Amino acid sequence: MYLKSIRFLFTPYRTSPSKIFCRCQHVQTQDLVVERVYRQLKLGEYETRLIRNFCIIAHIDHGKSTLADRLLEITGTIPKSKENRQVLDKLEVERERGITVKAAAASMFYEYKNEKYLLNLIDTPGHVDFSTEVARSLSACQGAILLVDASQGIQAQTVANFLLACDSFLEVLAVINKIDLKDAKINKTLEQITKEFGIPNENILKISAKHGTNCTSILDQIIEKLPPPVCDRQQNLRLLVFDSYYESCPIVIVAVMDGVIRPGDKIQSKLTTKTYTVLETGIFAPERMRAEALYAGQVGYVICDTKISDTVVGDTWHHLGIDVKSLTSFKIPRPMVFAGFYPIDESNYNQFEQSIERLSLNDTGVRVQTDSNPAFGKGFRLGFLGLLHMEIYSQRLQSEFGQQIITTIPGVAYKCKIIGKDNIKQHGSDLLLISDSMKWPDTNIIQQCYEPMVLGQIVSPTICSLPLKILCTERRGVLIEEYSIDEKRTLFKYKLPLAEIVYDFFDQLKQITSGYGTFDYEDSDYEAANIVKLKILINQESIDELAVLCHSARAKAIGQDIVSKLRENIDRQQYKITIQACVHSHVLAREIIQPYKKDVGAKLYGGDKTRLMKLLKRQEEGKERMRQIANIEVPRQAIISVLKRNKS
Ligand SMILES: Nc1nc2c(ncn2[C@@H]2O[C@H](COP(=O)(O)OP(=O)(O)OP(=O)(O)O)[C@@H](O)[C@H]2O)c(=O)[nH]1
Repeated sequence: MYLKSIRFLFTPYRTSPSKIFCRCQHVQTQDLVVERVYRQLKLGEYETRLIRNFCIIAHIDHGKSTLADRLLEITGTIPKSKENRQVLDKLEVERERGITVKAAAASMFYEYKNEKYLLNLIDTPGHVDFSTEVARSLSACQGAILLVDASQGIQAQTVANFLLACDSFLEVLAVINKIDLKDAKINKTLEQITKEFGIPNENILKISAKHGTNCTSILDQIIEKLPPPVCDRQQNLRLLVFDSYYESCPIVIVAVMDGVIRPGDKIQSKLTTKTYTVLETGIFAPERMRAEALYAGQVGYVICDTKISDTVVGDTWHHLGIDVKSLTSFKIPRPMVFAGFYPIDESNYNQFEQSIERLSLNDTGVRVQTDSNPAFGKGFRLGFLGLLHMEIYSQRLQSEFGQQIITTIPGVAYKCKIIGKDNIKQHGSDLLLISDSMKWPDTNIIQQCYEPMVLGQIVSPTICSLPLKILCTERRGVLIEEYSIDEKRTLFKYKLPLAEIVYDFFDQLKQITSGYGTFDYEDSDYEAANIVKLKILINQESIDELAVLCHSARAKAIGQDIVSKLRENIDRQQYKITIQACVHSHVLAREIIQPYKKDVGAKLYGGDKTRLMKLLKRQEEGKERMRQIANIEVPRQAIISVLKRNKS
């Protein structure tokens, strides 16, 4: 045996070795034949009564990932070490920013009252922009641990996540975390949880995830208080596809609702009717670990001969030829914020497209549509759940896929009711959903426009109420409700136009409340609004890609911002340049660049012809990067300066 070349594919399994059998396989790797040892689990002996599927939910930074570390350590899934810091936050962007953006599953084995349990934990993100991750995770669980930071008490996302868990009929275990902090207000937090969620005091655990205090009792409570999955292994196979990612092939994360799935099985998608062969099944512990099968009630992964585009999150998979009823899927929220994404180097489009496809497999909250733009060429118009979501997506595209990208100003999708039989026929409907200004119809056929609204919930120190109300009024918000949570904090409910919060609303809120304010919002349908198309003209010719859709009240300020940016970025040329921002025929902002003829040969003496030719050639090359608008050369950089995300 080639002992030196044995490679362990997975992290060693730290519970009973009796559950492991090893299988050897020869694999050709470049010129080397190495022996791979697969550790393969047998999960069949974990009857459904011995399984608990639960997630940890909380407001941002209340300690979900830290608690997950402790639970993984106590169960021996990972070795105990001071180095264990949010081990389930595996993405580079999560490590860099210290926030969870992807739900991550991990299976643990835990002995309680002489029986071995299989606990499947899903760590979820806290930020509202990743609520799809939470909603999806809940669909695979029967219980949830609701974590509340003892120094901060209940926050906006605590309430939102509690309601989500209740809507999914999950049993909720309330836990107060960070009791070690000097400013921990344990009794007050207990009171809040009881008052807000109706959970009795004696049922609320008090822990320090950082130091491990009382964390073992959480595991006992999970077994005692959370229900096992209700499913049937004798029934026909039904799998809920609840996540996927790409790692040299698509890895599909599933919850087995009924039956058993094994490598070699032929399965079919209920949604696409496509069929596949199962190549591998397994669990995350927390790395991928093969299992000889996955049984009803268990959460794990499946590798099939699928293509990336085949996996639809929310789909039901079943054995080929054995039809079953679709599982109730979870609701994927509609995107709120849209932006154009283009490769900096247009010749890199194919690779860019592949990266978008792979990343979107792992981010079901994003909506993808191909797009093209006169300045940037081919690209995509992407829909996100919020600004942080968009920021994280573009960072992942750059760090995980090495893509150099240009993103445009984020905007929202407006609805537009149009008139005229022919127009309706041409557009295919009388109510258009438009996020791209280039697709905005002619004003004379628009009957009414509508803008997306949100119901915002702000928890703020009471002392900051006045500036907060001024901010919301400036953003066209309408106060719905206001009440004090305790003597120091007030909760405000505002109806706000989504377009008014996509730029910097949250930053302003943080500034006003010195970081103590929290904001959470939910979609609140559309309302009639005076939406206009703000056109940008250079010497009377419109630059289509710079047109902006906005509320008429904001058009002037946005117009002024854009024309002054263009003014800064366009050099003087042979002709006078007039830059205008207009709505219909009304000019709202104007800048003028006076003419100047650049003579590249001016500094040359005598007959240095070669040098002159070189300079002319360089100037010619420069022109290739220009965009010709009304005989004026507009550098690509000028257009990028406007299109790049900037506060207006
Ligand atoms: N003092 C103290 N700090 C804690 C405790 N639990 C977590 N923390 C700290 O709180 C911060 C946030 O912890 P995380 O585990 O990343 O919080 P999270 O809820 O997973 O964060 P998101 O997933 O981004 O919402 C980290 O700096 C932790 O070290 C605790 O019990 N005591």
